[in-house]
Amino acid sequence: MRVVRQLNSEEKFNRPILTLGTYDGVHLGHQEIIRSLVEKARTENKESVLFTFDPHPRKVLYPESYSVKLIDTVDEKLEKLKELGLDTVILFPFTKEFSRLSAMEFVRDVLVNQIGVSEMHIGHDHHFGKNREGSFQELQELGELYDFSVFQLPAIFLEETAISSTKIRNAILDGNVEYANQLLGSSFVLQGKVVKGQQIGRTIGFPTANIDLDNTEKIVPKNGVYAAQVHIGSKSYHAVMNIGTRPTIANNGSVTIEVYLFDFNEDIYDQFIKVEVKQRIRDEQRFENIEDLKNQIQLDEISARNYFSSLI
Ligand SMILES: Cc1cc2nc3c(=O)[nH]c(=O)nc-3n(C[C@H](O)[C@H](O)[C@H](O)COP(=O)(O)O)c2cc1C
Ligand SMILES: Nc1ncnc2c1ncn2[C@@H]1O[C@H](COP(=O)(O)OP(=O)(O)O)[C@@H](O)[C@H]1O
Repeated sequence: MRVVRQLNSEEKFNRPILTLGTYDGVHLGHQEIIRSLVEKARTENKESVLFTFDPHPRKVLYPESYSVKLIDTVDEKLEKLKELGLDTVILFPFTKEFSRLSAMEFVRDVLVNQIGVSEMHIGHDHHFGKNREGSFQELQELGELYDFSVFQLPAIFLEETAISSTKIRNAILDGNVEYANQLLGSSFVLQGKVVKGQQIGRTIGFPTANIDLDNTEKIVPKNGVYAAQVHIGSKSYHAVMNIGTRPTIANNGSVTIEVYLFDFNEDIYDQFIKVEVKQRIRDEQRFENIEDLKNQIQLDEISARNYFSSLI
């Protein structure tokens, strides 16, 4: 898969069939749209292209008031898109200046003149260009003018629910990761480097790998305890994760993300780990003493082990 970060005369496109959007999470609905686009492009010997922005438009337009929290980092998104067989992803550098282009100017200057779009597939509720003024009708008129066709795609449902990135983000913030994972069609992931904590974990029999998220835009599930699957290099472990302020032992209010891996005893400081968040177990609590905390973590381990054995 080709990743284009800057459009210039070196980057050539073969009659691209293009879709446009943030595609946060690359959920089941997104996957269906992309699969059909890829298939059509293959049949017609054209190039399948996904056009997205980096950084996220809201981050550029409202840097103070809006902290964008997304399901996937750009790298995570690219990995999922590659799996779906897209030929090309354009990560267009979004700027304030760019945001002032009208829908018409964007289509003409970028999609037609720089990319040579032959067909566009857009979501049922997609709007684009300055103030999100560009509608499907306008795009169709521009298509007639500049000779490309436009298809609007219906919303995709799982049971009764129209799948959307917003719904998934809300489920994650509510701790409902099982539902989020169902709509995503894969597990929500947190990844980063293992950093040193206060070194208390090992003294209570539960050493925990504290993760430093490498990305501040990543959405973090609601504080609490979760069953998790941890990947370190090519190895994978069942684990239990705590997200929160650790009120029993700390009072600085900062949130940590830490995992206790089952049947594991290695030094993994500075290693990069990937955590698939599977199921919420309970809220984080303040215990009277470390002994009570320890007893509860033992129960959490049992809950997480039960979750994993129920999958077999
Ligand atoms: C499964 C699990 C559940 C936890 N639950 C709580 C909790 O409910 N309340 C709390 O204050 N800390 C909780 N913790 C955090 C512990 O306080 C923390 O792991 C321990 O103090 C070690 O800290 P350290 O990594 O800085 O050494 C939990 C940790 C794990 C692994
Ligand atoms: N089963 C395990 N799960 C997580 N980390 C482990 C495990 N066994 C050993 N470790 C190592 O121990 C470290 C955590 O020990 P801990 O006393 O909790 O210190 P810290 O406060 O620095 O996290 C981890 O970062 C890792 O290198």
